[in-house]
Amino acid sequence: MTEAIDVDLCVIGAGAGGLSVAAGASQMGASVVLFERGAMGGDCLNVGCVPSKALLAAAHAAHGADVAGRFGLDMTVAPTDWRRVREHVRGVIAAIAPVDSVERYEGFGVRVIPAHARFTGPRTLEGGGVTVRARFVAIATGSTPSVPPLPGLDGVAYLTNETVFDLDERPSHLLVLGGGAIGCELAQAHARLGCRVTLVEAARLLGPEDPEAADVVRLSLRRDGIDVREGVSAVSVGRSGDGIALTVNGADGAETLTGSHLLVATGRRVSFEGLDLDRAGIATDERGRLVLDARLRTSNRRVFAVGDAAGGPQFTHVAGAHAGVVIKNTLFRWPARADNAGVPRVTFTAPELAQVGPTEAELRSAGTAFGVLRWPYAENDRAQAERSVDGFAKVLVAPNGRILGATVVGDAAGELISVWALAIAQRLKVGALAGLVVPYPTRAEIIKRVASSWYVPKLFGDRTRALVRFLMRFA
Ligand SMILES: Cc1cc2nc3c(=O)[nH]c(=O)nc-3n(C[C@H](O)[C@H](O)[C@H](O)COP(=O)(O)OP(=O)(O)OC[C@H]3O[C@@H](n4cnc5c(N)ncnc54)[C@H](O)[C@@H]3O)c2cc1C
Ligand SMILES: NC(=O)c1ccc[n+]([C@@H]2O[C@H](COP(=O)([O-])OP(=O)(O)OC[C@H]3O[C@@H](n4cnc5c(N)ncnc54)[C@H](O)[C@@H]3O)[C@@H](O)[C@H]2O)c1
Repeated sequence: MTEAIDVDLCVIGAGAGGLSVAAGASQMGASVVLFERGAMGGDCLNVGCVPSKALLAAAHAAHGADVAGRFGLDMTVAPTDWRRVREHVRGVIAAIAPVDSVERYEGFGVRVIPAHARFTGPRTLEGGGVTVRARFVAIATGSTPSVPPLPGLDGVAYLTNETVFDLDERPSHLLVLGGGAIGCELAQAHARLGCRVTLVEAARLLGPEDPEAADVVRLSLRRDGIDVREGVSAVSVGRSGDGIALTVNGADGAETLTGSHLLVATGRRVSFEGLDLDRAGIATDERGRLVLDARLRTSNRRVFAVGDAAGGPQFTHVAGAHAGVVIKNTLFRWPARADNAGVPRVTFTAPELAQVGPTEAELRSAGTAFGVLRWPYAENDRAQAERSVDGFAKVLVAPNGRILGATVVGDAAGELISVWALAIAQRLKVGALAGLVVPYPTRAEIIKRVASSWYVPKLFGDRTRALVRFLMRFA
């Protein structure tokens, strides 16, 4: 016999989005049921952000030995013991997992049901032998790798982010299909850990990013020995001995690349298969995405969507922000709206590439009036001391001084970008950042220096010089 329960909120999916909704709502007094058919923590913890950043940390440590000569040191790293690196990655996941665990959520009073959920009516769901009637529902079912329909692909054991972190052995030659965030991060991680890597990108590396910033990342990937092929499309896949043959087509014609492994990193898609959305009267568009309003409500006003399932930017911090919108709308009847305008993003290559607000190209194509402020890492003393001077900050400023957007590429760009995110969210003008006193020597000085450059033409111009000369007469 199925158990039937009534709750305030039913959450489908225990990834970054679903967990944030469940944790917030339950601690604020709502009764919450959380369905998860796989691992608690979803993609970010298990097969996404966390393992990729852990692998990159190992890769950057190995790279440290490669560049030790810059510091007058000689260091060598023994060939990578892949299983030990894999254990490191698993160890990082295990260290974070308790935060996302069933036990912790049960501690909040959440009923966690380890099963696939599906709608049976506008406000009812079932899964794991439990029927749930909920006042509100949050769909937080995430996304999965979007694998292109390449002839021959199904005949080979290709990798995605769901399998690449589980390899027993170091790939001798990794072919990476796709030069977005996943492709670039994982290409560099593997290259720095001693794999030969070829990266194939149909368009341009990190396409939506500022091209000048992407150039800095491209150069770094090439310095790491990655064979970066852009403007090259995959045509078919086949076997080649023990390995994989990837046939590509570009300006120079067709070519077959062979490698030991193939990682497919060509984007992610949302799918609501098996959720029976029609039973709840939830509409999707022609591409199968949920039709949502600004409050993240589906066409069934009691059902919301958060995170990747919402069909917008795919980031853990966006999923977290969505959770806040849903909690306000459901628990407090506060018509909060999701706003992606000031959401920062970071690609965690070395150097990191971070963006908040529109890029220079986006502002130009929108016809917005703006000026560009720049500051190179090479003029930052900390970057010089650490011999890591590749990169720059570029800040886009309205004629009245308001900060519209910022691009940073370089070490710790992901840390620096939050200051500009705050500036944009609070509609600050450059003066607010130019006036900051920041500790020396830190990369944060770049924030102050680039903002101060707004005033340079005025401050060090003829009028100021004339004024100072005049005032000095009376001093
Ligand atoms: C390799 C990689 C690296 C990434 N790195 C970063 C990064 O550095 N920074 C960043 O911000 N973002 C990163 N992302 C993106 C980030 O992982 C996602 O945006 C984030 O995980 C989305 O969270 P979510 O809760 O929407 O979905 P998910 O984490 O995918 O969680 C959805 C959950 O729902 C469950 N589910 C689905 N359907 C049902 C059902 N019917 N019943 C029950 N359960 C169901 C799934 O099992 C899953 O656990 C990365 C992604 C990848 C793939
Ligand atoms: N640091 C981070 O925050 C981070 C890291 C990884 C992933 N993510 C999230 O995950 C999402 C998915 O990442 P992704 O890198 O898979 O997707 P993506 O959409 O960013 O990049 C996919 C790339 O693959 C290329 N491509 C598609 N089909 C191809 C083909 N047949 N041949 C060659 N190239 C092809 C595209 O031109 C594109 O550049 C990202 O949008 C991002 O939101 C975030």
